[in-house]
Amino acid sequence: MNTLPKPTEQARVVDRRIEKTVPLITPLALHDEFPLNDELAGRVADGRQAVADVLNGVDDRLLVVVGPCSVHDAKAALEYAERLRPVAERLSDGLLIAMRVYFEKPRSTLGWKGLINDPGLDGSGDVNRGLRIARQLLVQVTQLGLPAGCEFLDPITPQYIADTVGWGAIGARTVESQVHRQLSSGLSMPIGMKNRPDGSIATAVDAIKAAAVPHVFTGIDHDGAPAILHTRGNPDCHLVLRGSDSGPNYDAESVAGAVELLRKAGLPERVVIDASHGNSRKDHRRQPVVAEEIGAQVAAGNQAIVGVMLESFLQEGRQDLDPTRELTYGQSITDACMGWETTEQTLEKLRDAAIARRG
Ligand SMILES: O=C[C@H](O)[C@H](O)COP(=O)(O)O
Ligand SMILES: C=C(OP(=O)(O)O)C(=O)O
Repeated sequence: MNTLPKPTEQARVVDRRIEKTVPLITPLALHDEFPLNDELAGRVADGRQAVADVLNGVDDRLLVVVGPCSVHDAKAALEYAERLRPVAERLSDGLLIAMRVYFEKPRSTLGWKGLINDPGLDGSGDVNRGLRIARQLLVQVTQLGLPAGCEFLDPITPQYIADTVGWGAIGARTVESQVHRQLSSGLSMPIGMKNRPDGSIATAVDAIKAAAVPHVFTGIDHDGAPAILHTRGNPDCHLVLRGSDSGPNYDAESVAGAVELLRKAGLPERVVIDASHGNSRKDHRRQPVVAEEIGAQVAAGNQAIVGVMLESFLQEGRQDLDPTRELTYGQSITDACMGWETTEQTLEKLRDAAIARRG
């Protein structure tokens, strides 16, 4: 009796819900199109080391990861980077500023999933184009002299862009995922692990511990070939407090509680605080207030707070992605952001707080 399934039977079991498959460019091809030359690679490496020095307390400045919630228009993001660059230089005695250059958006349910996934903003999903735009922008941001900060969401895309990234994040929705913890263990830059949307900090602490050690997982190599990746473990993973669905966790008591969890886990007692998301209840007008309160803790001598995250763009607020009307230039299409002037004032206050702590 022939036990092999008949072709018609195979058609009933294989890729039943895949509409079509499209070839993906290889990481090497993309690197060749938008190369990171030796000088720029040196800048990325120096940026990562500078971030690690702040996280480890070797450098007493505050790390600030600031920029749009998501990049949907590379031109506006580059203009933002051009404005941020001189400010980063001016405030560099107190702040180490990296730019949020986020291309991947984890969604609570549904929504635009970021520029790599959908650069056309229309669901057409031209990932090859998305990767090209993302890498080109990351190289440009590096050329300007700013370390770039990205969230890593898709486990395949890091091979395309990670060499340009100075600081990475695993988001609140994926911090419990083994896939993301394994990925973090092999990433070359410091990785911030966010507390879960329901507020669980213990989950992020678990993620830091899990990513610190070697793992073996499947992925792709630089040629785009399937590969078994053996990682070394990432010693520079750290906690990011982002508040929760039920309220903020940037206040002194919450920070002390988080630091105690790190201490009990035998991890360095250092936290980055996200002034947006649950900490601002997604109200961009709350972000400067939150940042000021974080700054007050820093100025009062809190050594555990080593960084702050801000969502900021050229125009304040947010807009819906509406195909029937033109988008406002430089305004977020995901979470609401602080506008440029408020951002500059907020950065200045954070710088003063870092200097006060040093004094
Ligand atoms: O930072 C962006 C958003 O908070 C995140 O992607 C989740 O967004 P959503 O809850 O609107 O899906
Ligand atoms: C999605 C983000 O944050 P969180 O994971 O904290 O919701 C973000 O920073 O873009």
